[in-house]
Amino acid sequence: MRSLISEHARHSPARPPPFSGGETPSRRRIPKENVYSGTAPPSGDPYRSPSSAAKPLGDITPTLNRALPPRPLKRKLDVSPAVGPRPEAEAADSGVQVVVRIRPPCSVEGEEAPDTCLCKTSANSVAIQGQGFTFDAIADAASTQEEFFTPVGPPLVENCLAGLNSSIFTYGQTGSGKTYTMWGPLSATSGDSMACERGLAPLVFEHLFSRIKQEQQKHKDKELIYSCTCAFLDIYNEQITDLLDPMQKNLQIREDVKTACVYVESLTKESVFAMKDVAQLLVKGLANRRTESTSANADSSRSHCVFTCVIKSESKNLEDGSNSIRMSRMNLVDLAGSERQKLTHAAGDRLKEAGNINRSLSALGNLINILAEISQSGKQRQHVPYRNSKLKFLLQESLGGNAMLAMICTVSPSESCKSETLSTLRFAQRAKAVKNRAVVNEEKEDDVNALHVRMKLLKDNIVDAADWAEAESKWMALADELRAELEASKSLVGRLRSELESEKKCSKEALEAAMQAYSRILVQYAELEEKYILDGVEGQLKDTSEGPGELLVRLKEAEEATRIAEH
Ligand SMILES: Nc1ncnc2c1ncn2[C@@H]1O[C@H](COP(=O)(O)OP(=O)(O)OP(=O)(O)O)[C@@H](O)[C@H]1O
Repeated sequence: MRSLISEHARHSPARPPPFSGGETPSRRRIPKENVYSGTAPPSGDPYRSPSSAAKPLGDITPTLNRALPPRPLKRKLDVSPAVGPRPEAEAADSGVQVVVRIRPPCSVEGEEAPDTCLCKTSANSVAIQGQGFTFDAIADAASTQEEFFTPVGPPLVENCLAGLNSSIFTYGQTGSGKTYTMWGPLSATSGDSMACERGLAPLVFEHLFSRIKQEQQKHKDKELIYSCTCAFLDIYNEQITDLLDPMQKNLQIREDVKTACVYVESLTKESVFAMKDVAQLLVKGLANRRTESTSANADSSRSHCVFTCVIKSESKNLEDGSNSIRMSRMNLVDLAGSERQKLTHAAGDRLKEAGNINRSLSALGNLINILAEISQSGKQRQHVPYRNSKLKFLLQESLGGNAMLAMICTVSPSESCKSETLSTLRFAQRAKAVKNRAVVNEEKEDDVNALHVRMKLLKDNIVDAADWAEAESKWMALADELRAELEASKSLVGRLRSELESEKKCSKEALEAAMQAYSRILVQYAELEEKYILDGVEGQLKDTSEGPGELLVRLKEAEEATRIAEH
């Protein structure tokens, strides 16, 4: 039996890095390294997980705790390195791990003398109506919370510390034990009593803080810094409520366009440093979750509820003093239970709730079918429907994306729940076929520096572009002005040219007239010359009352007019 998310964890220890704010890495975040490999990391790796940390998921019954051999890696996934090639990066086998937990018979179903429909046939298989199902593990009705945690919780913690996003979902019919498995009774979480009944969540965080402490002690020289930030919400009738601040209702899911990270706007985020901080958040949030008494469960959860913890760590590289940052998101998702409305006799608000619950579970089932088909055929579908339900949209990273996923399917052994149990097992079977694409979310300082340099270049380009844009607009304005001036000049030139033309015409006519007059005068003058004998031309002509004197004056005038016209 392979551990839950565990091949990776067994070989890739917790590795801490710094926090840089808000959201977890998205599925499009560039993977720096994928820790899974069929071989162990080089010996002496200070981050190597203790071998005890991530045990294979074995038979959960107290008597048989056998480890099964690792599942073969069936398919390598595409991992493209962020900055520069990383030949050592290998894809993680991120198949969904499925564990079925059989709830003990309970009085609601009148099961004191249980008439069971379900039979555990081996550590990882069950049979119902002669039909067999095989999963990663089967926890029977005798398994305690601690026994259930041991194979499921530590691998989850190790993977988160190693920088892999990891999610656990509980799925099953109403009253089958999802809430019990995920949180346990509230009194157990608050530490009042029944510590042995604490569910996965408190046990996981107890383990997380103990592992963080261990790692920090073990790698003091690396100056490991961890930070954990939690949020808690529920989805009720397709509306998101902040369970840590229930006045915040109908919150919206947003997608960061740069990182493709999906987040809930205005959701309260609390830093946690120890188990007691988490316990407070769990108690507060669970008290705010909507529960109602139904015929199937006296304390039935009427909403899907999601507890998220972002774990970031920073460590120093002793050789070159550079830092590396790892970041992962842990989602603990307790789904509302499916119910047959005919059997539960739901009415009024309960009926509306049940309708919404069933609709969103059926949308989840359809998504799982599509993802299973993609994983099995290896063919990508053009459209995977994430946005038609809040649950799917919010948890898309966990469903077919960059996250390790474990699905805990709870079932009732009761004969009266046979058809729901069968339907849960079928869902579990399809979920088992889904492959996610988990990669370690890690950034090394070199990479960060390189990114800073790139960012600066881009910024400079943007500034240049902005300058250019400004200059361009100035140029455009200037060009417009010049164009207008040019137009004005053109029309002026046109006007002047036409004026010139007409003036020229006038001048030409005047010249011609003057020339004609001049020629005429010349002729007349020549005739006069012949008529009179001139002796001292000027005096003679002046003395003449009419004739040459007069003509001479006119001749001079004509000469002057000709000169002007020629110019
Ligand atoms: N493994 C278990 N051991 C002991 N008691 C259990 C176990 N599983 C469930 N129960 C009990 O069964 C009852 C129903 O369980 P629970 O509320 O967890 O069901 P659920 O699947 O969350 O239901 P719903 O979907 O209606 O919220 C509770 O009283 C719970 O304590």
